Amino acid sequence: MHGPSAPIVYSFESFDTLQDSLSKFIIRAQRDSIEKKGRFTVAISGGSLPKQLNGLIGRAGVKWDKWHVFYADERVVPLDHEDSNHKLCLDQLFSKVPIPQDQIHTIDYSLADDLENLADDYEQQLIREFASRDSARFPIFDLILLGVGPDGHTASLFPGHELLSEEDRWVAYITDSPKPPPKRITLTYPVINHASRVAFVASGANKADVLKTVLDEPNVGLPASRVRPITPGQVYWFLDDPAASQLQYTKTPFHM
Ligand SMILES: O=C1O[C@H](COP(=O)(O)O)[C@@H](O)[C@H](O)[C@H]1O
Repeated sequence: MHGPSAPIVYSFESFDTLQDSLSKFIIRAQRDSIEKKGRFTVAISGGSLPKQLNGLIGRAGVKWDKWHVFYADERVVPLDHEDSNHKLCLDQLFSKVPIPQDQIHTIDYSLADDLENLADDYEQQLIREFASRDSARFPIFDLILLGVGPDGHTASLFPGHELLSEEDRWVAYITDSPKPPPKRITLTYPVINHASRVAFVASGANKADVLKTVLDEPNVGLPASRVRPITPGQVYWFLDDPAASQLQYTKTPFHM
């Protein structure tokens, strides 16, 4: 048995080159997945990430009708609320591309009074998508796109939180997020770490310090450092130069 592969880190000189390279990477992942399985399963984060994805709009080779989209985490607010990760993705991308609506999996906000039920419902949506196709204990996403907060959180997995040791559930909820809003659901580590590919995206000098800790000092154990997909899964980092400016970690030239 091999341990997880080391993260592959790319750094780009501008937002535009980062966005262009990320688009090529996603299209390659999509093509490979469709060739193998006829579909592309992807989990997307909120925050600054959706804006990076609008580089995909109008690109040749994107088969939007094959995309099956889940959220890596979601805030428990109405789907049209400014804090909703779904609304962010809808505004930045989904309202501009032809992904069939029933292939974009949102939380059922009508269950918001009972977060356990709401998280279960989201887990059931995943089970319907994956369980009959992959016999594995956990779903195998083709791609999970993550961000990282200044405290090292990723998805809604926050430093020191008990959810960091969740080993069973696919989707869990929290009511005490240190970053508002407090009520959220999130994919758990077992799901994230079973993905074929996980790509983090981070830009701007305000991410430089946390990236240094996450990548150069993984033993500190920040939530983003704990994303280490099991072989043959691989984790990639798409950074811009200001975000990567403090890193000792070896960067890999991007070719695609
Ligand atoms: O609260 C959240 O924050 C993280 C990081 O956001 P960013 O704006 O610093 O990129 C995000 O990935 C997550 O989806 C979101 O719910």
